[in-house]
Amino acid sequence: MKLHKVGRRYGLRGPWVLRDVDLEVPRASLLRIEGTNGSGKSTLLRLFAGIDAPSTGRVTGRPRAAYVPERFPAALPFTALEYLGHLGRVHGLRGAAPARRATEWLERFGAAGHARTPLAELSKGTSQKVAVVQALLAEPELLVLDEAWTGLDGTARGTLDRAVAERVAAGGTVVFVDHDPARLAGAADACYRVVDAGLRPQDAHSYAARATREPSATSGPRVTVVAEGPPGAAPPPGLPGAPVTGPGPDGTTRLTVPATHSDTLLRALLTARPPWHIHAVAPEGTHPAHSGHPAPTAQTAPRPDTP
Ligand SMILES: Nc1ncnc2c1ncn2[C@@H]1O[C@H](COP(=O)(O)OP(=O)(O)OP(=O)(O)O)[C@@H](O)[C@H]1O
Repeated sequence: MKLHKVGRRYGLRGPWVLRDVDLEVPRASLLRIEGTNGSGKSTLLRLFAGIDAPSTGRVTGRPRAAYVPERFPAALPFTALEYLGHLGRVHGLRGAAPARRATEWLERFGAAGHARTPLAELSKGTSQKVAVVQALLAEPELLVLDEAWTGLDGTARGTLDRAVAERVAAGGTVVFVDHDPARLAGAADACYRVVDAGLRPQDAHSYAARATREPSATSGPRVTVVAEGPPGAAPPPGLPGAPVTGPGPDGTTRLTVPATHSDTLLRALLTARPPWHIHAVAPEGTHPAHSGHPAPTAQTAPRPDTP
């Protein structure tokens, strides 16, 4: 997808929120957008998602997109499952696939118990899970997330981190805004700041290094990932969280990082070329290979169906 001299303003004489924005959004990449309140991040994300049109310029090569808005319209007369089934069909899923995929994703987010709850009766956090699931269930080529982690509990935030990693590993593109600078730190391929109606590229790597130095990332719980790469291969260089590595069972490698970096480490391993296979993930010192914890590999996502 390419933005050519894209501008957006609200009203005929409103100030330009975005002006002359040129940007190429590559496939299989993770893009972070940042900026101060009111700078135009949500405006840009709506243009990416195709739910708003530029006032000037054009967007070409639009992929199949799904979008999690900053505010979810929860007051619709459907249960969660009815709503998701409907959205799944809008996204091109057919037959039993929309309901099955919706159920699988609700389970992954720990919200299966609310499948038959009317949207208007859902808690804020569960509504947000439904908002995220509607975007994930059709495996979009472009996933646009506007503060999608806000309101999710810690477990669901980790699930969304992994879903993002899986989307990129599967060749998709994910564009996100989040107020937490540590969100997916080290995983973004590019970072842009919206300043004065334009996009200013940020150094994604120095950004990652900054986030890694934050106290929350360098103290506290640590997680060990047991992973298997190609025979004899060392872990890819520059992995997020500066993992401490060592041999694991049966030719695997153990990589230990601050828990805040475990999801971005998983994403980096899953998207390495060739990809690493994840055997297990567990808190440091708990023998992860035998922990019984589900290993979040790319295969744990619902399998694609033919639309
Ligand atoms: N539908 C609209 N009609 C009129 N003005 C709008 C509309 N949407 C956004 N704006 C204005 O455009 C500017 C950019 O808003 P936008 O929501 O894109 O910023 P943002 O960076 O996402 O802000 P925040 O961090 O507070 O969510 C703001 O001045 C806002 O008031």
